[in-house]
Amino acid sequence: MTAHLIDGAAVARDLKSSLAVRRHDGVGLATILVGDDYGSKAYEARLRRLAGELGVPYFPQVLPATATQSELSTVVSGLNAREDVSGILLLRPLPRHIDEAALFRVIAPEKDIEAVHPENAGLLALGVPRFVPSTAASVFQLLDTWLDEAGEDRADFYHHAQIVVVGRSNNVGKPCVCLGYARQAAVASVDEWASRTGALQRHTRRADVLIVAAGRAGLITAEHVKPGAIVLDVGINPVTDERGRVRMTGDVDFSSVAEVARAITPVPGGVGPVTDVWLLRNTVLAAEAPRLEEVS
Ligand SMILES: Nc1nc(=O)c2c([nH]1)NC[C@@H]1CN(c3ccc(C(=O)N[C@@H](CCC(=O)O)C(=O)O)cc3)C=[N+]21
Repeated sequence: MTAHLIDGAAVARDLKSSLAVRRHDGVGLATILVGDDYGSKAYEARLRRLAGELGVPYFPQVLPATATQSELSTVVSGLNAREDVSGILLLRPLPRHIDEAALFRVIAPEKDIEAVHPENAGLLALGVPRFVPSTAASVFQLLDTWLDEAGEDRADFYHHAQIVVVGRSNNVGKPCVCLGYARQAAVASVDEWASRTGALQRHTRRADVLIVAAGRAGLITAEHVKPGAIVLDVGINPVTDERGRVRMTGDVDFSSVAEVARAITPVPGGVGPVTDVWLLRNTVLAAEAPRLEEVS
């Protein structure tokens, strides 16, 4: 392997210690898990553990997959009204009969720590985010930190960089595009569909920074990567090994890409650990920030 390994656990540790000193009244995280999606349960368990570690009150709501739209709305409204909850996270995917977008609009914007409410998504797109969604924030935190360590001038690097984001989800791909723009980089976004038309490689080979959030294990191999690129792997795909055990693997074929990239994040231990801490950070910020109605 020739690429530098970007250590998410180390960045997560630093971020965690900066949070440990910032406890406030009214900080509390509520998660809503509907049904039993594997990834959602895994993420929920991580957040529960981290909240415990940081002393952040944690209020998990668990509902069956048969829960109705109005039942879920009632749960969200109840959390909106609670003084001891500063952040609300609605775990996805939701069951098919639920109108996700309608539910996002029920979350009080000042508690919407993943910026899924249109008001917060809009603020992010305008370059004035209230909350930066944690996965995209984590990607750029790793990138910024690594550039510092590599002795690059951040501004100079971004002004010359072509960033390519694979995957255009509302929760990861699109926010990554916004954060790239915020750094005045050239940003391109390509849908995972391009892999079926054969066009994926043409786009990804132009990237100085390749951010992969497509949700397909091993989608990106060495041929997709320009030598010397920095590769950030957001994928977490559960795969079952020969012994029947489930482990997580990324969207990037690590061993081949590590031979051509300048730096690369592993899965596990890359973007994931920083994402968790960033969500808790947003939960703390939500309790610190004045409510919009108090400002205006
Ligand atoms: N509204 C919402 N936001 C999310 O961010 C969200 C969600 N819903 N639903 C579920 C998915 C899944 N997800 C995970 C993140 C990290 C690990 C994780 O375990 N990461 C470790 C892997 C450790 C291992 O191998 O088990 C790491 O990257 O190092 C798992 C799952 C967030 N999600």
